[in-house]
Amino acid sequence: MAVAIDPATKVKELSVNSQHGTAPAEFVLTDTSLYVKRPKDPKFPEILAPLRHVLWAETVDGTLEISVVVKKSKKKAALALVHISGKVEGKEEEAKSFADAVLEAAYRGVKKYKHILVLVNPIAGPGKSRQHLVKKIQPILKAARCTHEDIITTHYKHAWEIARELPLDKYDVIATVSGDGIIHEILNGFAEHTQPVRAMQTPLCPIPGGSANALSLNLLGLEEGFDISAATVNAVKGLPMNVDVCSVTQGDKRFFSFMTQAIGLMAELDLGTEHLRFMGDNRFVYGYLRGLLRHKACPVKVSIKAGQSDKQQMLEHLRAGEAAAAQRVVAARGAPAPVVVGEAADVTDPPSTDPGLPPLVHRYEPGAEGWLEFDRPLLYLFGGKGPLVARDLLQFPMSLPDDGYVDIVVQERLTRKEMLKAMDGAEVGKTYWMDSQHYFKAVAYRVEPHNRDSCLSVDGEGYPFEPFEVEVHKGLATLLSPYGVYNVKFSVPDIKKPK
Ligand SMILES: Nc1ncnc2c1ncn2[C@@H]1O[C@H](COP(=O)(O)OP(=O)(O)OP(=O)(O)O)[C@@H](O)[C@H]1O
Repeated sequence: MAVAIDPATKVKELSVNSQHGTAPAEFVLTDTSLYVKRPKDPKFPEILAPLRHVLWAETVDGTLEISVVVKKSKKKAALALVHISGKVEGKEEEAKSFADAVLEAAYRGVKKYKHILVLVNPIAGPGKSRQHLVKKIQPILKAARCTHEDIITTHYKHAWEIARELPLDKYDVIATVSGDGIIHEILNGFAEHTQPVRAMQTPLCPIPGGSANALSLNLLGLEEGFDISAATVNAVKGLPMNVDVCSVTQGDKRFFSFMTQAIGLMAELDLGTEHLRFMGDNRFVYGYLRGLLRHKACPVKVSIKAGQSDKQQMLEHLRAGEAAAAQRVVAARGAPAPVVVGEAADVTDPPSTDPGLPPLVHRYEPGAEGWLEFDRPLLYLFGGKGPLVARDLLQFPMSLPDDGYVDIVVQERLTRKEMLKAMDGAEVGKTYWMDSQHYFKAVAYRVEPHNRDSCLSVDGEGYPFEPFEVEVHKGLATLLSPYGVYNVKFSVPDIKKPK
């Protein structure tokens, strides 16, 4: 069925005669998309791409050339890179003006000619990162006229070492072809940088080469979160989005967490299945079922400095945050493109002074006011930023990127039957409404295990199972996002609170 374009949205049109031999080709630029009709093209006779999927447009020697990523088919969500070219004899001026308009619209609010550092973890997830680099990532960066340096990580914490020494004005983006562990390493490397706050502002963009790829899922959504091409396009076209980062302290050691802190079942199902990386994210389902059989409790004392704990109120907070983010994106996309390194002579360096890492201001004191306490065996405790922790688990549906809160789930013990039931609808956040699941938005919390029989996972990496404290730092790091907010919808009407 032919795509219908609303005439009111048309910005510019072009029709040329000599594309694919003698067949005509039609191009329409609208407020939000690029439409291309090439009836003789065997694979993509008709394309309607949102402007964020348009990578380049120009005329060269009488040829109009457009690069765009397009959904491979109606059934498959994955994006494919498509180069469209057509001779524009007799219409050179018109075609140039059309290409200029497309390029301007496609990069509104976004820098062109980015210089990107690509860190590739060859052992992440199913081990295909190198192939992704060559087959999908490099062609998209080339099409978008980005330059890049690629580093294959050679050992554990290699990304940490790179981030610690990173020259801050050199790269526009660090893209990581790996899972969430590499982002954890980079942020902790930044924390050890001579200018840690400036380093943390370097935009990061995950490209999903790992197992869970939770950050990529949160940024791009369930449909595109595992799509290497969609994530690469985000590295090119995404808008900087501030995100909160948590300090995690154990004694006098301090490290940083951008995503999750887990103890009990949720830590064990992650750290206890690392040898099963080849299974991709199925290893987490296996880990959950194994935990169900073991049916272990995790006795801990939890102290929480909560900002919100009413589930309805948190939902309103979420909707207000989403609406504010949507407005910010409209404003950013409406702005002219920022000054570009490759295009402009006058690029001013940001100030070299750095305020240093934020101090810890919410340390726990026994008996201090404003802290809630739990002291009982739990199934798990999970703190985190970002709604999805895996494709099948929308654990923090109320999470907003920079609201200054870490979301905390304290899950009471469940029977095996209840544990099985909790799997149903977990991918859409149904567990949020369970009475046994306590949900908080907190500025800080502390966990004291009563035994050593579990593990602590921070952003999916193993840490000593000892008392730890977590404190949030608002908007400390920067990620790239097409939407300015997590692209995960918590659908309330479908998932009503059980009466
Ligand atoms: N060449 C290498 N050899 C061994 N380990 C490496 C190498 N490069 C990186 N690493 C380590 O690989 C670990 C796993 O990385 P990462 O978490 O990104 O992938 P994953 O665990 O497969 O995915 P996810 O976090 O999405 O589940 C990190 O701890 C990192 O330090």
